[in-house]
Amino acid sequence: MAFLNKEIRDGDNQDLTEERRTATFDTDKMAEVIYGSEKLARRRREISHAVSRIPELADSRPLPFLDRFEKVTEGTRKLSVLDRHLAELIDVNDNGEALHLYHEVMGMEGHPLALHEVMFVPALIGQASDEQYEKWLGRAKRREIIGCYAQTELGHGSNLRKLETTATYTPSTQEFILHTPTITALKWWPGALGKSSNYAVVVADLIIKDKSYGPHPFIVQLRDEKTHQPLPGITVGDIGPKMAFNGGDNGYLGFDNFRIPRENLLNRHSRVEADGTYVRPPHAKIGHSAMIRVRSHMATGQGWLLGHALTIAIRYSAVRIQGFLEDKSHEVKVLDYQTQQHRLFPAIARAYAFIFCGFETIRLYDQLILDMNSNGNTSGMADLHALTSGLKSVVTHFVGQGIEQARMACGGHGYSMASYISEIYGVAIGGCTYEGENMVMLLQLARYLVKSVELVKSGKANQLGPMVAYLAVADHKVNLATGPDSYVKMFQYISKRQSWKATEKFLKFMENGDSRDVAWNKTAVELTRASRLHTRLYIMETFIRRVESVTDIPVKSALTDLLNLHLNYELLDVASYALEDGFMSSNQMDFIKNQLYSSLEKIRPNAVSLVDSFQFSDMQLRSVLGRRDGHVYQNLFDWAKSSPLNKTDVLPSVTQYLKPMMEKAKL
Ligand SMILES: CCCCCCCC/C=C\CCCCCCC/C=C/C(=O)SCCNC(=O)CCNC(=O)[C@H](O)C(C)(C)COP(=O)(O)OP(=O)(O)OC[C@H]1O[C@@H](n2cnc3c(N)ncnc32)[C@H](O)[C@@H]1OP(=O)(O)O
Ligand SMILES: Cc1cc2nc3c(=O)[nH]c(=O)nc-3n(C[C@H](O)[C@H](O)[C@H](O)COP(=O)(O)OP(=O)(O)OC[C@H]3O[C@@H](n4cnc5c(N)ncnc54)[C@H](O)[C@@H]3O)c2cc1C
Repeated sequence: MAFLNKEIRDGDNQDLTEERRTATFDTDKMAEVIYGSEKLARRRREISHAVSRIPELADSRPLPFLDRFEKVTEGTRKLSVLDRHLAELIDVNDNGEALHLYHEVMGMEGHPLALHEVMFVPALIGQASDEQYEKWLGRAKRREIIGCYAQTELGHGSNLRKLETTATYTPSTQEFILHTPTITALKWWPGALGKSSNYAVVVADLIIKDKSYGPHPFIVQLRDEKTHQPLPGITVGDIGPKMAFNGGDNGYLGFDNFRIPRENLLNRHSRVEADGTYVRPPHAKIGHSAMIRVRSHMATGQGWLLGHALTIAIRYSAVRIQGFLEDKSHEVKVLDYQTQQHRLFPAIARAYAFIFCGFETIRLYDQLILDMNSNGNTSGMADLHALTSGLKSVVTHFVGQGIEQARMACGGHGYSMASYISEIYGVAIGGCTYEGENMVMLLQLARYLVKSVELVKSGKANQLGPMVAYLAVADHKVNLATGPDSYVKMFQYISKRQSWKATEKFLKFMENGDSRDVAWNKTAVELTRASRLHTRLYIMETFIRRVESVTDIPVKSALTDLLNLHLNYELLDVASYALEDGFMSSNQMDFIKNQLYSSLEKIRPNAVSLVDSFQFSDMQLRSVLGRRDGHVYQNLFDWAKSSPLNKTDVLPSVTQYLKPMMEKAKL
């Protein structure tokens, strides 16, 4: 008999197989929706299969048992094996295939090429002139050189206007002199900078004839191409262990009057002529395109990270039997508890929603780069900046929460590194900080919202973009029984009210004599609330649009259940805003709660299949609890036995310290 869940195999844990038999949709078809195409979903499976047949690509030992030095070495080893097999495994021009292959083999703990692909090459694509393309891009793409993106400094990350590294132009030699004037000016944090990269895109304050022109990107050689030794005038190294990414070498970098030629300012959009004349870019923030790119990709990347943790937690919850419901002769799967479902199912809905939002922002980013590079059109930048600032903040925050709930849902075993959930958590919450600290980015979106409200107030609502048009719409009462649209209207009301209230408060402080900055700071918490609500509205609308567009009926039906859960969960979560002014009644609250509980019951039979549809291989998950076959206990025991501490029955530390202490106590 053919089952709709494609993960069923002979010999698997029976409880998990039982779950898979109840799937109401085809998991291969759901994967097509998750990955955006039948081809990519299929190619992912084929690539995972091909990788599993190359033993050298496997981790040589479970990663949690490796120390930092071993992790870096292991990552670099696998990278070099992968390099030999690249062309046979993937179409190297297909980003989706490449991304999957790297996630599969390299995992998420970092490696020497992590920033090369994610920021260095994209910075060249977005910022280099045609001549610079010719000179650098081919070499970078062939990986003759390895690069990173060095912007953040020891003293400044968020406030780019105060970066201290200087790039001073000297017309007599037509060079820039890069210099690190203080300890706080050291570049600090860039991924793959410490030990791996021999080139970097360095963001430094451009100075011409004693005048500062603000942060600009330069391509800089850091190490000798043959010996890999740092060049004279360069101080570079690793910043030490971190919460996660310990297979990566985030680094520090200092310059001692280090000279680079004039052509090394990435000059597609702005340039310095030989005599020192500065030619401005068409948009002041155009040099930030590499950051906008990563922010645009973060919602899908983070959605997949949440998907990892949920695959582990849901599969384990179907295998873990503990406690009773009605029948006191049989314990039940912990997945049958309403609290367990409430802990995990809304996060499944969010993971799907975030992935769908990410597809939209990636498309918008690609369009922006096309417009900028073909005709210098930067009109989409402000909107995309506002959107991705909010989205990266809201998504990373909820993903962190969702992963932590997944860990707790696995009880004691969730706390073991065998679950791998703590590693996923560490990686994901890095996203709350990198590419713009979340509060800072929420305040960026708030600027956009406040400006939009001000437009409405001054009678220029017709100038509002489609994403904020609701800020001008009249309020209306909503009957919640009428489907997704009514939830959107309710959310629009809440979001609009918060944006208006925060704006009015901000303006009032100014009317009362506060400067703009002080008034802004006094309103900042309310402003971030407005940004979160606006972003959650966007996520909700995108989720609805995506589900509406699905053509496979069983897949659409399963997604509709998830969507309904999402709508009710989200509205309940922000209900206090609607209760504040009596917009929502307590009867409506009860209605929403009941809808939510019935969504949990509807989703229950499909829970395992919804996470199976992410189609993460065991290699990719690296989790004993999340194994596809569900054989958790024997493998947990084997995993524990492989701990280096178990190599001998008596540890040297016991002989040396513990025993003498115990012996002394006996005297
Ligand atoms: C295939 C690709 C895969 C991608 C993978 C991603 C998946 C993730 C999952 C796992 C993989 C892990 C990979 C790890 C990678 C980590 C790499 C990390 C890299 C970094 O962190 S690089 C450093 C990032 N640094 C920052 O983000 C700094 C944050 N600060 C800023 O961006 C800015 O300083 C600012 C925006 C906070 C403020 O700028 P500024 O002071 O200059 O400006 P303001 O005065 O506040 O505003 C002025 C004006 O400008 C507008 N503005 C600002 N920025 C932009 C922009 N970028 N675009 C357009 N407009 C912008 C701002 O809105 C203001 O406008 P108004 O005056 O209000 O009109
Ligand atoms: C895993 C990881 C990888 C990274 N990779 C790179 C990389 O490849 N290249 C690179 O250049 N950098 C990288 N970074 C650095 C990262 O981009 C910065 O750490 C980040 O932008 C935050 O800046 P910060 O550290 O200066 O935080 P700070 O700005 O010092 O934040 C500290 C606190 O101050 C608050 N705050 C700051 N400014 C404001 C404000 N205006 N209003 C209200 N509150 C404010 C913040 O909300 C936060 O609570 C990485 C960081 C991490 C964690």
